[in-house]
Amino acid sequence: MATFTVSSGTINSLTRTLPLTKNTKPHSLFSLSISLTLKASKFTLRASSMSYDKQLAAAKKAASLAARLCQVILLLIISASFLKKVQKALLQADVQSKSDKSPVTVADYGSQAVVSVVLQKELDSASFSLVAEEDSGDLRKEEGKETLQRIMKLVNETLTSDETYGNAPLSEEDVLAAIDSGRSVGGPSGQHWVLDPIDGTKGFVRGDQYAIALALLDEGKAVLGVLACPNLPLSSVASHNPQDPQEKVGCLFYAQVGSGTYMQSLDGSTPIKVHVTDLDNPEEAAFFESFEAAHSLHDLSSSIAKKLGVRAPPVRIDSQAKYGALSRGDGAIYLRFPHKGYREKIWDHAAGYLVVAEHLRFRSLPLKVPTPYSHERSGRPVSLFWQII
Ligand SMILES: Nc1ncnc2c1ncn2[C@@H]1O[C@H](COP(=O)(O)O)[C@@H](OP(=O)(O)O)[C@H]1O
Ligand SMILES: [Mg+2]
Repeated sequence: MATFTVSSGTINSLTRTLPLTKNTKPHSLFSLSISLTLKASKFTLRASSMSYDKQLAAAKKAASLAARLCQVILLLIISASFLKKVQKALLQADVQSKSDKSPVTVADYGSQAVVSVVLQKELDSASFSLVAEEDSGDLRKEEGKETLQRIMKLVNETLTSDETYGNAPLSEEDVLAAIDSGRSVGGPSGQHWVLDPIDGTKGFVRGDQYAIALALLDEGKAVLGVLACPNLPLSSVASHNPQDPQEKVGCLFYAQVGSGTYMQSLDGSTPIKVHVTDLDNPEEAAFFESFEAAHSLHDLSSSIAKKLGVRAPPVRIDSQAKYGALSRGDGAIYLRFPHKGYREKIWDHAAGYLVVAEHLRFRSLPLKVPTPYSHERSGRPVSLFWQII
C-alpha cells in the first residue's frame, strides 16, 4: 500500500458561509466538495499498489458491450418515434415501472445481464460478487415473460456481436441468473463489483445522457471505475451543440487506482489520459447538476453558484456522465443536493467517484475513499460512503 499526501478543500469554511436549508444535511454536500476550485488543507489517501489490469480489461469490455445493447434499444425507440403507433407499442413493451416509479427498461435488465456474463466469462467466476441495481423479480412473473424473451434475444445478439464469445446462446434461465448475480450484499472484505446498468434511466428514455457505471471495490475501497457514456460528446459538453449532426458521441472513461483516468471513444479510439480543469477562478467555471429537478435542489445550487461567483448557467446532465465530463475538465463544479429523505445508492457514485478522484489524488481532493461496506440496495445516506474531510 502506498500513501499519498494530497490537498483538500476548505469545505468546512465554505459550509459555514453557505445559506444551508434544513434539507441540506452535511451528507448532501459531498458533491459540492468536489469543486475543483477549492483550496487546500491536508489529508492522506491510501492507494493500493496492486494491479487490476485484468479486471479493468474485463470491465471495459463489459461496459462497452452493455452500452452497445442500450444504443440498439435506443435506436429502436427513436426510429419508432417516427411512427407514433409503433412507438407507443414499443414503449409499452419496453418501459415498465418499479415500485419507486422510475422507469425500468429492457435495457436496464439487458445491460445488467451483459455485464454480469462478460465479467464472469473473463474473470474467475467462483469468487464473483456483483452488487447491482436490478433483480429479476418482475421478469419471473407471468406478465414479464414477453419482456424476458426480448431481453434474452438482445443479450444474445449483443454477446455474439463480440467474436470472442462465439455462438452459444443463453437461455432465459441463464439471463435471469445473470441478472440475479447482482444480488450480492457486498461487504468490507474481498472484491465486489458495483454496477448501475443504466444510470440516468430518465435521460436514457429522453434520448439524453446516461451511463453504464461499473466499479470494483477491494477491501471496501473503490479501485476501478468504468463509465460508458454512449451519448456524451467526445468534445466538451460545456460548449457542444446538440443540433450538430457531425458531433461525435460515445465516451468510455476508466480509472484504476494509482494509474490516473483515461478516456477513449466507445468505438475504440486510442485512450488518452484526461485531466480535471486547472481553473481556479469560479467566475469562469462551468458547473454541473442533475437534469432532473426532482433529483437535486436546483434553487440551492443556483444560490451556491452565485455565492461562488459562477457566471455561466448550470450545465444540466443526467447520470454519472457528469463525473466523466468533470474528469476531462469540461466543468469545474458538480453540485448535488437530493431532496429530503432521499438515500443515495452506492452504484450511483462508486464508478464516477474513482474516475474523478483518481486524477485528484495529487490535487485538491476533499473526499475520503468511500467505505461501502454493504450492498446499499435499500439505500443509505451518502455520508456513509462519501465522507467530507
Ligand atoms: N429523488 C431523487 N433524488 C436524488 N436522486 C435520485 C432521486 N431519484 C432517483 N435518483 C437517482 O439519480 C440517479 C440519476 O442521477 P442524475 O440525477 O445525476 O441524473 C438515478 O439513477 P438511475 O437512473 O440509475 O435510477 C437515481 O439513482
Ligand atoms: Mg443510478
